[in-house]
Amino acid sequence: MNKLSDNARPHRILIADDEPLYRNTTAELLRDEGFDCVCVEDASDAVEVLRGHSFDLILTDLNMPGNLKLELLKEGRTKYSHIPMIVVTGVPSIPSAIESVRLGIADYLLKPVKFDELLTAIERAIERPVAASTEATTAAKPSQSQNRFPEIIGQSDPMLRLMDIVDRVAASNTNVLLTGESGTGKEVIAKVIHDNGPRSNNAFQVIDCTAIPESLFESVLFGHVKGSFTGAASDQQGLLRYCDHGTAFLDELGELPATSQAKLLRAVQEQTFTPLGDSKAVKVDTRFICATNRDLQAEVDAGRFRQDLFYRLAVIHIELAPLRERGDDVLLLANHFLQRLRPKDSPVIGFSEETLDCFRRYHWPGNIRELRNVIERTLTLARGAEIEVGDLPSQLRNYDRRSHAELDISEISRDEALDSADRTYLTALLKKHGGVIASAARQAGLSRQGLNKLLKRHDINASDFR
Ligand SMILES: Nc1ncnc2c1ncn2[C@@H]1O[C@H](COP(=O)(O)OP(=O)(O)OP(=O)(O)O)[C@@H](O)[C@H]1O
Repeated sequence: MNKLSDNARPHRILIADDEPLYRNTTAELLRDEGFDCVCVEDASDAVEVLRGHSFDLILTDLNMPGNLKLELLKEGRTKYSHIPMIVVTGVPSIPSAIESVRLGIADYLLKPVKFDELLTAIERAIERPVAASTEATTAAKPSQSQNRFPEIIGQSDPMLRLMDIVDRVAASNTNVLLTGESGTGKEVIAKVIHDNGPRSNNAFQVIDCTAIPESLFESVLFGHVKGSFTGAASDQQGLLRYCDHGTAFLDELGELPATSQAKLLRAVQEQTFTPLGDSKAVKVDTRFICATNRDLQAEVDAGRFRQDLFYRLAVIHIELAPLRERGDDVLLLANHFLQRLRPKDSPVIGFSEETLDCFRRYHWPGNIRELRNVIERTLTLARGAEIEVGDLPSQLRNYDRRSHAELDISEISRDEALDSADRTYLTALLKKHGGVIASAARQAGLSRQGLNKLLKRHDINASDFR
């Protein structure tokens, strides 16, 4: 794992938990992994510490003393929206799970959490870029005059075709399935469809299927009535109620376990659901837009995804092209991110021709998210007015198209051939595991440290695949 934050200090984690044993053990284990940890025992201390220090992640229980409970979550999300937050709780409470998902927490884990799983969640949350809240707007934006949707940067053929479809689909109420590699903009497109349709005045609710534990899926989505199970102290509305007359965006749909797929089917098919413990069904009017980077048809063929649910959700199926197939859009996007992310006092105003060529040639396995990361990182290092090839991360500098196409093995040394094979393998591995080191290392039969070392040697960034 890359344990260094952007300004080259160890990633700092705030652990807020009232159980001393859990708090201290977790901190100790995370310190062994190279993290810097600060521990507090209640929510008010957490809020206090947050005011005075910068953190890369908040790891919190929600059942702590201090009467704040969800306040930490709320204040954390509003004032410190750039810090990802993971909720780890020993008492799975449906209201807090619902509120957590609504407020966009990175993960919701139930104690006891296996340390490996916790590390995976931390890795995913820390490395996933959070939208910068204060973005420089000094320089002019690229021209988007022909663009009907200013949020979507792109003028390549695939993007013009996509905008045509979005235009038509937005006006309808049809369910939509968005597929495409990670980082191709599925969430961006889902939001544009919602914002440009008849439901735009109502909620667009992101529901990350990987953030809801399987055992809580029904309660989180459909709600429950008082007394329906131990701990259900009052009636609680589920997430689907929040998107009545609006849009439910089910992200990472391909990860939904079979039991949850069955429960979702009725809600999608009949637009009704029954809260846990209730006898009356609730009628809703919800549009479903779903996204996955899996090949969902292949998942159906393999019996891992329900065919009936697939047909209900994929009424319109939109496949997003990877960035490498969008021609010069990569240059428009690079310029867009440069303008948005450059600090006011940065000397950088553009890119050299060689850099633009390099952007055109590179295969961008992490797509637009990777491009954004590259620009963000490069901006902090570049010293001249133009970003030069030498300022770029080495995976771009050294990228050779041939190594991904028709590499002529006989022309290179054995070491170079092995190196190239290693790089191809690591890229494919990270792509498959969405950049999560722990699971990638498991598949490769390597320790996390071993995999990290290899990635470092090849200058490959796991975060570009998340
Ligand atoms: N066409 C676009 N124009 C401008 N920015 C874009 C575009 N597409 C994507 N982005 C930006 O790229 C990043 C990744 O986009 P997004 O999260 O929508 O991808 P995704 O396909 O949903 O990824 P994942 O599958 O990993 O969830 C975001 O910062 C988003 O704002």
